[in-house]
Amino acid sequence: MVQPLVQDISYFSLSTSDEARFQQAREFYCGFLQFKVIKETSTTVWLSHESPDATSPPKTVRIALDSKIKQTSENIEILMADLEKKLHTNDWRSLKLSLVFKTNSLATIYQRCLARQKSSSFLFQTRPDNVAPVELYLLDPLGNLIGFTSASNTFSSGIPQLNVIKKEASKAQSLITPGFSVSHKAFEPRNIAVMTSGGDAPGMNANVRSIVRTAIIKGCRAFAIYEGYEGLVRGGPEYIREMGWDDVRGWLREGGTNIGTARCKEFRERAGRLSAAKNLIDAGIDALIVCGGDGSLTGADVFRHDWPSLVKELLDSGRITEEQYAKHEHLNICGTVGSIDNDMSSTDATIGAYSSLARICQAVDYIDATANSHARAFVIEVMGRHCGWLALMAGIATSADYILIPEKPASSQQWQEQMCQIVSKHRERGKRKTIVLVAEGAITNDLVPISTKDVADVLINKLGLDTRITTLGHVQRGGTAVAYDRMLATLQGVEAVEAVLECTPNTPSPMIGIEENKIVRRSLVDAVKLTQSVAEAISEKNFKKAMSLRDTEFSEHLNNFIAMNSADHNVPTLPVEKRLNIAIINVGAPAGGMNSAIYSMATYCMSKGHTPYAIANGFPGLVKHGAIKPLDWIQISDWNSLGGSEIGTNRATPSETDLGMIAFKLEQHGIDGLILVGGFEAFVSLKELEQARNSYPAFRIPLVLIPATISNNVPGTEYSLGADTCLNSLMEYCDIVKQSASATRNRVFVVEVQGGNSGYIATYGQLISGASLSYVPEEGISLEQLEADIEELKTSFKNDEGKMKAGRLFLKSQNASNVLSAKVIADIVNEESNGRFEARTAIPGHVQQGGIPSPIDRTRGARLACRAVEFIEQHTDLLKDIKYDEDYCSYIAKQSENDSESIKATAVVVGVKSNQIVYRPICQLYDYETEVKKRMPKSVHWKGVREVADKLVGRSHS
Ligand SMILES: Nc1ncnc2c1ncn2[C@@H]1O[C@H](COP(=O)(O)OP(=O)(O)OP(=O)(O)O)[C@@H](O)[C@H]1O
Ligand SMILES: O=P(O)(O)OC[C@H]1O[C@](O)(CO)[C@@H](O)[C@@H]1O
Ligand SMILES: [Mg+2]
Repeated sequence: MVQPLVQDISYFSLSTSDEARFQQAREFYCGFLQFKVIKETSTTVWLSHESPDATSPPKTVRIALDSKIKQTSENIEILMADLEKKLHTNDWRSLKLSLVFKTNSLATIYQRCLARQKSSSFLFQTRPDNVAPVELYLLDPLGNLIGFTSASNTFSSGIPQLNVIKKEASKAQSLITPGFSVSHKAFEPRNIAVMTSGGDAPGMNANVRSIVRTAIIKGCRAFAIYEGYEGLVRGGPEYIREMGWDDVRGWLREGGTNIGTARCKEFRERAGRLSAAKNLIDAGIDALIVCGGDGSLTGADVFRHDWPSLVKELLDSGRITEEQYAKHEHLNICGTVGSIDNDMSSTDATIGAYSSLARICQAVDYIDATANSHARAFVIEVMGRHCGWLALMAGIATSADYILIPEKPASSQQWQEQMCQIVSKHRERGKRKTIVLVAEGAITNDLVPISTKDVADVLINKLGLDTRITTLGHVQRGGTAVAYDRMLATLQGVEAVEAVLECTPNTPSPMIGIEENKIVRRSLVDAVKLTQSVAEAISEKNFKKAMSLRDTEFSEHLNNFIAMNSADHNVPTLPVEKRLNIAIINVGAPAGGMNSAIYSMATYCMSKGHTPYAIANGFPGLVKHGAIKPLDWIQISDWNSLGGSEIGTNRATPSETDLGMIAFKLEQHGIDGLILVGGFEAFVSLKELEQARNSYPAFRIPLVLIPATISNNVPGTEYSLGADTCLNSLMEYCDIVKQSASATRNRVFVVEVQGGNSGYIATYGQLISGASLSYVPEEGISLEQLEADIEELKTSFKNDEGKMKAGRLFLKSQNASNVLSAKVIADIVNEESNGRFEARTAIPGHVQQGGIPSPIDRTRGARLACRAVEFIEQHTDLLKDIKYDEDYCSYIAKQSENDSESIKATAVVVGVKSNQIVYRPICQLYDYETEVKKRMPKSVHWKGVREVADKLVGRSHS
């Protein structure tokens, strides 16, 4: 037995037989104190402790390695001084201890100790003044007691038997944190591997980062398989590597995939998959997460299907042992969908698709300028393989003149005629430029590919246009991921790890997807089948079926595009008696996507035969200047790519302006429906207009609010236009600031974030920039938390020793605290740092409103605007039945309680809720779901994201 450093210290040891268990342990108890691994990097493990019970805590605890280890190990260090200081200066109840082991994992500490001591024990020492009898427990990541050993010492002797463990465990249970259970279930170790496969996609790195860190947080070991299936087929330590916390530091903002990807022929063959299975088993991997496109996930599904026969073959040929066979009989596999093509069924978006869309829109916006200057036509080829999603969404976002996609093929003659007709009409109306987007998979209805040259030839020969071809190529796949992809990749990574941990041999393999705004688990087998059936339907020329198999959002976008594209020159689709006068107004601060909503509303109206009116400069504009007039097609034709509000916006609500005058103006122009686009002021305006229906019949028209505010605080929706543009601006700003902080080393920036009383932007800003924390109005800033955060900052800078290129960011919502401004926080940090590091402030201010709106805001603006028009069409007649008396509100409330389908509410917020587009009555929202004074919904959907954002940067709460 190794002699303890100090003679009067009690000590405990683990025997070698416990090594496997110890490797999995992420929590341990010493004298009934609970320590948790809160963060792990390749060089450091952070353990934290909170006193579980104020009545029986030991007063002090000291954990040390023995002198031999201390002297010989250059990497092992325990911050004893820090620990002691805290123990003596803090109240137990709020005490949080941090022990820092400078090594890459607990398991490594253990192994090193064994190697150095040439002994079979690992020593923890505690001071004898602990009041509780000192024992050491190891718990697995799920909280099960998996091991306990002690060598002879003052309090116990011999290796305790299981019954002792059980006894101590139940004793421990009564003392430890409520809700933390100690059971005796068999522990199932998890070594989780992640790989990226197929074409790289922006956001893959964020996905890997999230998977690696979540696995570590959950107490698992994380591995990366380099070079996709190629690495799996080749195997060995070169391709299958354990990943630590710091190995994925800074990956959020990096494009491509840092663990490599490949298109691997061998994996398509059984022999390749057999090697892959052997390599996985040899590396001890028991769960595999594949981030890739439809091909990669098809491969994953084939692998899952073949697995039982593969392992059997390996066993029969003696390539694996019985023990390995028993352990790896089932393959635990999960897919996260990473591909720019967005061609996988069962998910609305694949990781990378929106980044690629952003690249495409940016390129088309640039080309617009030169096309306009020369009055030229441009034929632009975009990627997407056999899927037209990128071309379609880019078509909507840039208001392209024509698109060719595989899902809606026509005969060669039809598409040529249709394109020429539309393009020449656009030219007749005064448009100087022509943009045609061609999906690389575009085909005729005879499955003959349509090339950009074919298209250009038609424009030149039939219309005589000066035409150029641009193939965007791999530019579309490069660069950093947009905010949405970072968010999607991160949240899906967390979900994937949770899914594999919850999987049993009988659970179908999951694929992680997103529906509208909700991360969902779907069956991998079904998703693959559905995806394959799209390709089959296309090859059978059954295009209707192919379209029906794409998600519903796809066909909705396509129908909208077709309608908007034929605006103002095709014969309107509605009979004269059904045509309406529909007005649109911006209320509140500008937000990205407002102009797209107007463009889309107007063109959609025109295609139907309605007359779209714009009210300029909000309600005051209407009242003071009578600023309401029909929208003109050529005037709005390039509004999609413009930020701000082209028609002008104003914060004043109707009651602050002049209700009577507003009613008069609407009546004067015979307005049949009004669309408000804006944030909380627009929400209040909607309520005021509805309430005023009793007095003013002019407001007895359908009223729809499209939420648009960077704060994303409109009740009734999880998403407001402008929030995505804002997040992207903030993200770019944070990336730059973080880069500066990293280069300077030892620097933290306190970034002040907008958002009113909503912490949405700050929270998602933290998630996508990897900021150390975010302070939000919903939580405020307690001095205790600030102190804890500064302590963590000190520790992390100390451990970095200037080596890591880690810039630190604190994000502070402007309204999180009036007293603790960004400047004050920075000053406190500077004061506390004792010159070891420094803090600066960075205030992006109105830059956060963004310049050019993001494609998400443009396309969502389009979708919500079309939905708003449809709502007005469907509800004009309903208004006749409604009695405008005082009970109107309870009438609506009753209606919606009883039967949401037949709600007769005609003043609504159109928004995204969970996984669908919903129309929520203002009356109900305002009265029951809003904290009006705070200008906030009573509950927010993104609370859970705060925890994820904190966890993934290793932040703990005081
Ligand atoms: N049917 C299959 N059986 C086994 N492996 C497959 C199968 N289909 C694809 N794979 C594997 O997945 C890899 C990637 O597939 P693919 O090249 O189609 O890219 P992807 O994952 O669809 O991504 P992207 O389309 O975004 O480039 C292939 O190179 C192959 O190794
Ligand atoms: O980069 P590669 O191997 O040439 O593949 C290009 C293909 O990959 C993708 O970028 C992603 O699947 C497709 O859009 C494109 O057809
Ligand atoms: Mg693919």
